[in-house]
Amino acid sequence: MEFFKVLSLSDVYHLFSILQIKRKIEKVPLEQAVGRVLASNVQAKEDWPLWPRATMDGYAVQAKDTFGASETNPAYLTLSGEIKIDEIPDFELQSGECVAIVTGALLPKGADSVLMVEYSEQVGNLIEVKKSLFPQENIVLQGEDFKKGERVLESGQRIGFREIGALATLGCSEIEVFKRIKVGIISTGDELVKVDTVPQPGQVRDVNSFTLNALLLTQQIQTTIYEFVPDRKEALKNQILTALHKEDVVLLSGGSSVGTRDLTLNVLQEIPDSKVLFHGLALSPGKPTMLAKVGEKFIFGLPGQVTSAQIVFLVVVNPFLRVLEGEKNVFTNIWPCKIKAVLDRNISSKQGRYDFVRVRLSQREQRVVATPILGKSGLIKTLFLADGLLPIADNCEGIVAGREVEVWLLH
Ligand SMILES: Nc1nc2c(c(=O)[nH]1)N[C@H]1C(S)=C(S)[C@@H](COP(=O)(O)OP(=O)(O)OC[C@H]3O[C@@H](n4cnc5c(N)ncnc54)[C@H](O)[C@@H]3O)O[C@H]1N2
Ligand code: MOO
Repeated sequence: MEFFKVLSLSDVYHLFSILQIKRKIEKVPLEQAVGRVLASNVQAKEDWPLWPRATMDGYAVQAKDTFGASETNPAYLTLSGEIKIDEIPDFELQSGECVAIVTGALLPKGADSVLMVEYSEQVGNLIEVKKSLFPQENIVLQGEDFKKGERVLESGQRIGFREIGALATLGCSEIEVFKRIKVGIISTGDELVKVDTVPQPGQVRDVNSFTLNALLLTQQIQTTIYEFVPDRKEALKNQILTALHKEDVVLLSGGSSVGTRDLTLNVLQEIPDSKVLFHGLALSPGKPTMLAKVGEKFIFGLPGQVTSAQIVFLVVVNPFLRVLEGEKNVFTNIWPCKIKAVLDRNISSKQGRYDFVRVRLSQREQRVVATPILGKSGLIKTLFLADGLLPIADNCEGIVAGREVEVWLLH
């Protein structure tokens, strides 16, 4: 069998970004919208705030009446009233006057700033002003958060706690989001045994079902772990068909390379209506990775090696799932948390493939230092002991000790 015609990581990201995907939309209550992807733009139906508001307790004033005022040279204003938090002021403040106001209360017409109570003294019905204010000091303006008609959030944005705050401010109690996807996990291999089994020589506990499930659950994706299957074509095909029935995406692991018992490619090609989109990536670890489309559903074949399967999930499957869920700009923000560090030993890398080196981070004097954890992709500990991934681009032959690098944080 001929080995894969490998795709580069940038080719695969491009492929993901041009896939035609039919997505379903649903409405969810605001409190359940976190983590979801917006399916429509959100516009402000009104200015927010609706009216200028005080941001400090004190006195609403005209700033020009306070110009030049100080502790030693105070200005004096006549106290002409009080505005409560839920009151609409129905008067206009005149020059030489002030009114008592609380944080959040509406500013009367004529006032343009708020003197903090700490810089004042009440003397009869006069207020001694001990500070010069500038216009708009200690107030928020009408529409300072959002202007009526402004597009505040865009379809394709992932909703986090900050977006929830904006949606609540805008009065959106029901949010249009893309439907979440469902992902099934199938491990393959004659050598696999259940986690609670004592393996005999030649056997290994099924680890990938659990790491992939954990990775998906951290993204709040609904998962099903299917029973692992032996290296038999019919068994694998049946399990895939069962999973495809229910899931949007199926993650297979093992059997994706080119050995005699590596059946995944063959089985995927035999599934009715399936189209293999790629087989093989210029990626290490993770070269024997493949993707097939069956109607509107997708099947990933991931390498069996425990570390490879997790890294392929992080750098390939997860960006794909984000695209599938309708998220925009995935490829300009593949990894949210990065840190600069200094590499403490040389690392070589093969030109023409992307390497993801596992690194440990430590603090030495004022610098963060990245130490590569070398080891094979079949060992769980290279990832387990790592604090981050150091990507080495496919046009690079390695990095010398002492260079500053960017590490993708794993926690
Ligand atoms: N002639 C070549 N052979 C291999 C190449 C190559 O380029 N040419 N690539 C190697 C690379 S890189 C990887 S990665 C592996 C991946 O192979 P498969 O996806 O076919 O995986 P398996 O052979 O089924 O398993 C590999 C290894 O991982 C263990 N494994 C599998 N599934 C699980 C699981 N669910 N939990 C724990 N461990 C699992 C399995 O026992 C094997 O030890 O191919 C190389 N070969
Ligand atoms: O994909 Mo393999 O993962 O390089 O060991």
